[in-house]
Amino acid sequence: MSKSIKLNNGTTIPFMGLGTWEILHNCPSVVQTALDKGYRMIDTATLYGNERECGQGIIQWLKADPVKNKREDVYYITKLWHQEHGYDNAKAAIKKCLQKVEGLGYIDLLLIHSPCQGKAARLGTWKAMQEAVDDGLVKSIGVSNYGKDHILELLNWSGLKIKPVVNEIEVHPWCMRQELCDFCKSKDIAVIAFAPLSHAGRVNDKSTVEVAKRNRITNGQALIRWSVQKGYIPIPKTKTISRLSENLDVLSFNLSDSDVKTLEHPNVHDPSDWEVTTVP
Ligand SMILES: NC(=O)C1=CN([C@@H]2O[C@H](COP(=O)(O)OP(=O)(O)OC[C@H]3O[C@@H](n4cnc5c(N)ncnc54)[C@H](OP(=O)(O)O)[C@@H]3O)[C@@H](O)[C@H]2O)C=CC1
Ligand SMILES: O=C1Nc2ccccc2C1=O
Repeated sequence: MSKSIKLNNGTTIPFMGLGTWEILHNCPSVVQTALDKGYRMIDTATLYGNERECGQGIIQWLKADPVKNKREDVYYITKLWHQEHGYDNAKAAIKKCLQKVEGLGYIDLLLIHSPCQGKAARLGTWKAMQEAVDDGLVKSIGVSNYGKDHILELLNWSGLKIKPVVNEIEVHPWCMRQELCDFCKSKDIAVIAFAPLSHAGRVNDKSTVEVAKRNRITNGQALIRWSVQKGYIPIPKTKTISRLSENLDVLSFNLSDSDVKTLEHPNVHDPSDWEVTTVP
């Protein structure tokens, strides 16, 4: 299994990353420790109120060993929240995003956080995001919480110059979104799977415990490995230092087809978070 995945613009993205929602007081040290332990991608958003702290953690890691730790080895994701949607708002917000993590020099991947603000705002935001790529502020751009119709709207838009490289959506065995994931794949859009641990709500489910025991792995590893084997890019969050290595160590074993089937609940649709993939 490769440690990175090639995106439709030729860049690569690490096979998994660290989610940072609700990581607040110890954010720089969690991020720095995660990078020390081998994480190479950090997912934040203006909504989370911790972009600056994520940046601090990355910069502390870079400074700790400037020979070994290189900027190009870290993948920094942030997202524009609702009040930052629309062309003018997005232009200003992108500059602020970069100012908050000035030492990083650029944002690896910028996402529109959701489709919720309507068509004009979605396309205006995308125009500003495309310009941010042209201006060298951002390497890649993508969408989050987009359903099939939102993706088609963007792909069919006359102003489209840069296709989204990813769609970041909630995906785990109780929220599989198989049709949407297959559609993304058909358009060469990678799926970043948020809440891969179901926001912890189902981590001790009977089916997970069974697969974990059979493979002598933890419940968390079973769910994260499921995501990786499905071809997704999971971003499990933990603020618990002792869980960082556990969640990252998912390349040293393989789930059988029958384990994968045991984990899956294709007839359940239970997002742990919000569900906005069908908003107008
Ligand atoms: N684009 C979007 O709209 C959204 C994006 N996201 C992104 O996805 C990330 C992940 O999603 P999130 O909602 O945080 O949920 P996750 O599925 O990652 O679950 C996080 C929860 O699981 C716990 N946990 C972590 N590791 C383990 C483990 N090995 N065993 C048991 N429990 C564990 C954490 O506890 P603790 O921290 O205490 O260790 C926390 O309570 C977010 O942090 C964010 O970056 C999330 C939601 C929406
Ligand atoms: O991580 C997140 N948690 C959320 C909860 C509600 C809306 C968006 C988000 C996130 O992006």
